[in-house]
Amino acid sequence: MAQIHTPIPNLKLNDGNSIPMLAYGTGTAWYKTGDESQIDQACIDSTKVAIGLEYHHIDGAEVYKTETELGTAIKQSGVAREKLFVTTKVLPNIADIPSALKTSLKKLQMEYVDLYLIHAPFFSDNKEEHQQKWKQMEEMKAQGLVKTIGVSNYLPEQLDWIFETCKTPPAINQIEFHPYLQHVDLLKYHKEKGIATQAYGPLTSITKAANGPVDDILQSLARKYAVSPGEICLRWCIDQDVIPITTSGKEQRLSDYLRALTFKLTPKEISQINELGAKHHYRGFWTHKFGPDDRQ
Ligand SMILES: NC(=O)C1=CN([C@@H]2O[C@H](COP(=O)(O)OP(=O)(O)OC[C@H]3O[C@@H](n4cnc5c(N)ncnc54)[C@H](O)[C@@H]3O)[C@@H](O)[C@H]2O)C=CC1
Ligand SMILES: O=CCc1c[nH]c2ccccc12
Repeated sequence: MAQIHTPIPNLKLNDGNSIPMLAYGTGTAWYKTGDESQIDQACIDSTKVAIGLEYHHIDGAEVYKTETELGTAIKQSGVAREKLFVTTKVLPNIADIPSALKTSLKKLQMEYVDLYLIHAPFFSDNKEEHQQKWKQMEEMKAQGLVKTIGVSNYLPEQLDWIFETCKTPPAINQIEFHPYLQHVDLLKYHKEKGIATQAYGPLTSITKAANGPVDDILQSLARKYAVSPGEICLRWCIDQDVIPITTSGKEQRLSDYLRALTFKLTPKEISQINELGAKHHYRGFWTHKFGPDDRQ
């Protein structure tokens, strides 16, 4: 499918690798609650559509049970492996990271992933255990099975534990991020430590948390830039060097999201969204795991 649009820019990571600044996710909208071996053709088809639109950065996880679909879509897309940036994450099988990764790579039908993340810190409250798991992540990188290693849903306390003993620092922390969950302190920490931020749930303020304080400014900026409020949300991430991960089963939406690459918000517009967003708090994921003092 030939498309004429602005290419997705890259961000340089602290390990020298580069990551595309917009991703397609195979979690929400696609994860399976039942039998993983029941192949979801709609997920394969949508992922192929996304790749055809040049979403070359694709986010997966063992817990989504869609790694087979992701690998199949890539094979069928005909796009060369080295042109793609593929992420998967470990959590249910974190007890044995080498074995979990081997299983993921088999399902993905690939020799390596570009990014391997510990999906969440909730597997342990123990500092030494976190440090030991990170050592195993480093070994996966040293073996060439993953190009970049990182974490997801970590807070500074758990990142500090890793920094105490790591040889390779985490390159990325993938977090829920939108105007109603701005993580000001965490983002400051990321900047100081050279960690890149990926945003999941970037459209939350126009979907699950719609009808809140940023509605009007998003509408007004959407009119100014001739895009939709969703694309303002994606651009709001990109203009803060945060990599949004979005998804949809609709080709039109995936195509529209790419308009986020065609304009830039001014620093004043970003501040206006931030100020209005700070008037409301909303967390859509892992609500049972984060405490009220993790609101940032
Ligand atoms: N590391 C983690 O713990 C998590 C990672 N993720 C990753 O991030 C990806 C994206 O997460 P999402 O929360 O789905 O991202 P998102 O906030 O971009 O939402 C995408 C959803 O919004 C819907 N949507 C888009 N425009 C809309 C509109 N105008 N009106 C109504 N609905 C609209 C889409 O159909 C899609 O279902 C996941 O697929 C997964 O790969 C997601 C959650 C947690
Ligand atoms: O990654 C997103 C949130 C999440 C955590 N566990 C599951 C299981 C299945 C789908 C999504 C998720």
